[in-house]
Amino acid sequence: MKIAVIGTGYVGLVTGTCLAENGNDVLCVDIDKNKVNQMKAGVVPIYEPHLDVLFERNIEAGRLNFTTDLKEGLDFGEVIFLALPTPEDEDGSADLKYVLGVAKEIGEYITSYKVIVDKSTVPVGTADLVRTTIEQDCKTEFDVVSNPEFLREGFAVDDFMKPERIVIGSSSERATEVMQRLYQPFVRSGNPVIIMDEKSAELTKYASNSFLATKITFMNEIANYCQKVGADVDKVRIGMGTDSRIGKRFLFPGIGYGGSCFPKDVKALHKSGKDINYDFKILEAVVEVNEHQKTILFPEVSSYFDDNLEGKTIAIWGLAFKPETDDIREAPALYMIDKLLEAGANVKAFDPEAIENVKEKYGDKLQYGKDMYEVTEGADALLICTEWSIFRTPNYDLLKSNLNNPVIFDGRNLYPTVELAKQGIHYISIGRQKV
Ligand SMILES: NC(=O)C1=CN([C@@H]2O[C@H](COP(=O)(O)OP(=O)(O)OC[C@H]3O[C@@H](n4cnc5c(N)ncnc54)[C@H](O)[C@@H]3O)[C@@H](O)[C@H]2O)C=CC1
Ligand SMILES: O=C(O)[C@H]1O[C@H](OP(=O)(O)OP(=O)(O)OC[C@H]2O[C@@H](n3ccc(=O)[nH]c3=O)[C@H](O)[C@@H]2O)[C@H](O)[C@@H](O)[C@@H]1O
Repeated sequence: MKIAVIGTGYVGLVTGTCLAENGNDVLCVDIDKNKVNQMKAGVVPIYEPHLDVLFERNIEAGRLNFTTDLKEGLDFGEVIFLALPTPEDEDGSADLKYVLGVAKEIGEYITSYKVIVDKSTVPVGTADLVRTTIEQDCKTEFDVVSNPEFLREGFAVDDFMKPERIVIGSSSERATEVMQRLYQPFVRSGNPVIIMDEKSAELTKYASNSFLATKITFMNEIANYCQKVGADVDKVRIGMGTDSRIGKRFLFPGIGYGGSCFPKDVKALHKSGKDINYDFKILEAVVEVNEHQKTILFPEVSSYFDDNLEGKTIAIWGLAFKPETDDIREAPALYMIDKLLEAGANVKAFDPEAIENVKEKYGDKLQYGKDMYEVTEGADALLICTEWSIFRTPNYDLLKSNLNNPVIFDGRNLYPTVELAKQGIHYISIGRQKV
């Protein structure tokens, strides 16, 4: 099939590349000229494991191409995927200006039947809005389908190639048939393609993300309570997670969820309820608790230094909002960096993939390390914000000789408290007793 993907971010580029990998001809369109030039030169503009191999292979095979020309993309594709940003607007709602802006142009340009697929995360009713926007200028037949994306950054290729489910919201038989044909190779393992109406599909996405954010937030509250009553959240987590109705995943407490989606999607669902006088009380609490969770570790760091961080050097391991990505959108590490700088501390930061993005934001306000131990040399404490695998089994002797004080503040509970006690390291983590 001939596919155009509009927007080549984490979702669009993975979608385009994986569709090409299954034999489709894909033209990716992006408004960002630099990005398109980079991709034309064979460079993947984001860090996403395994994407580079598929990317190169499909460019070489001539199935994956790039342009900045939207009209060229619309002429080319029978199916047009919209993988455009839907960032948080000032009032918490999803800003639809990118999606509706492109929809307007689609109406002006298309001259034959197209299936327009909304892959961006958009509020209930957006498929209708896209349809009416296109209709204003359109002289040909088209259908609008909602096809929310459930991939995770860091596992995006795997999630796209072997999805647990594909949700298609469509009221058109013709478009549904096209989408089923397109996705058939991705569900050969038997995972379902679930067909429903557009509104239900749109809400399935928000409900899924909000539920997962709620699950994490619930555990963060349990962790905070554990700390107060002397229980250990890791034990509680394992005890709970073995109940298959609860499940083991997404029960890991920390210093709050971040990323480009949970924070904005929970707020957007809450706001869309508010717009129709429905008060999502749970979601309001989730937002509030998560904001608080980001703040819980800083006072520990501060009080260790008698609330005087002026001139102290803090090493940070992990800057991305989670491991296996270079994405720092709403990363809890950024909150910690801001607070440390505000208190007059020097920050030496290391992350396996996200340093370039952090440099863009902070420039020379921070020092950056080439490896995880370099930043600990002469630092007064180590702070962990992201659970990259390489941090999991550190050389404790080297750490102790590098750090001025043997102290670790761990926002991700990487180490067994017993081990750290044995090592003689002062260790503060989340929902567990201090060592
Ligand atoms: N990042 C993720 O893991 C997931 C994101 N989503 C949703 O997918 C959507 C896209 O998210 P990301 O890929 O993370 O966004 P992104 O910000 O990484 O990428 C968006 C791309 O669209 C381009 N763009 C903006 N305006 C354009 C225009 N008029 N024409 C062509 N290109 C344009 C930008 O230059 C950028 O390359 C959002 O609605 C998000 O909520 C859904 C599932 C997972
Ligand atoms: O809509 C989206 O963008 C995507 O959002 C999330 O994916 P992602 O943001 O890439 O990452 P997650 O692995 O879900 O983690 C999100 C945040 O929650 C935190 N988290 C996750 C799991 C956990 O147990 N505890 C916890 O604090 C992570 O550290 C991270 O900050 C969802 O998992 C995807 O299904 C969805 O498609």
